[in-house]
Amino acid sequence: MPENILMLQNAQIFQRDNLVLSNVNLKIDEGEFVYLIGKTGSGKSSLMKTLYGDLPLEKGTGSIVGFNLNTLKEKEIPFLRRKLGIVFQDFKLLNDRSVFENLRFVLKATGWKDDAKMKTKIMEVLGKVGMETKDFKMPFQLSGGEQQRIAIARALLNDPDLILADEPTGNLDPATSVGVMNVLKEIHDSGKTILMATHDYAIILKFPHKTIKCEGGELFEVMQQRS
Ligand SMILES: Nc1ncnc2c1ncn2[C@@H]1O[C@H](COP(=O)(O)OP(=O)(O)OP(=O)(O)O)[C@@H](O)[C@H]1O
Repeated sequence: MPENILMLQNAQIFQRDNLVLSNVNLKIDEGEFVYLIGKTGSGKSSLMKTLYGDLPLEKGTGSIVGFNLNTLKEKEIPFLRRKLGIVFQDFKLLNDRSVFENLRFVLKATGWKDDAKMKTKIMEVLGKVGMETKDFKMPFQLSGGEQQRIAIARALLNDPDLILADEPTGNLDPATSVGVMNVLKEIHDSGKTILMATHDYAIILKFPHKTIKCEGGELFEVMQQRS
């Protein structure tokens, strides 16, 4: 029986005092891959931010990877984020250190201490995204697609229960986007649950999954296809 990873019921998503989405009902089970689509400004990022604790859930009920979004305290947010792998459009790598050091930085910040174990974990996640030979490179020595693979590797470091990807192909050309999607496909095939915001319809056609649309301040499921 798949476990419920994410649940929002009658939720309202706000940016300060502005109501961005209302009547949000969304359930994601373990192992699903779900797209969140919608025009610019329709609320995709605001919904994602609510899910990773960057915006409070003020109306409705919500839970994610075992955390109650209604009662989430500031000090719990780092623990929530350890169970989430978050990938952004603009990669957000630290440009002053190598790929290896970018990943080690996250492990150390999340409590890892043993150097040998950190090295093994870093090489394992780099292997998952096909970047095991790039560990010594600086981010600016990598292409956009390579940087996004590193960002995906970083998201995998703490074995997350759910990956939230906000426009992960938004800065990439079509061929590079397909390469990054193949990486996400492999990660999904290995059992991970993924929620990905995108407005790249070519990608959705090539990699079909359940798709939820933000439109007119509400969410709708637009198609249900087997992946
Ligand atoms: N920091 C903020 N403060 C106030 N309003 C905001 C803020 N960020 C976004 N908004 C507003 O919230 C609404 C939803 O924006 P959001 O960024 O969630 O949309 P989006 O669907 O992710 O768009 P895009 O595809 O361009 O990223 C928009 O009307 C936007 O102007």
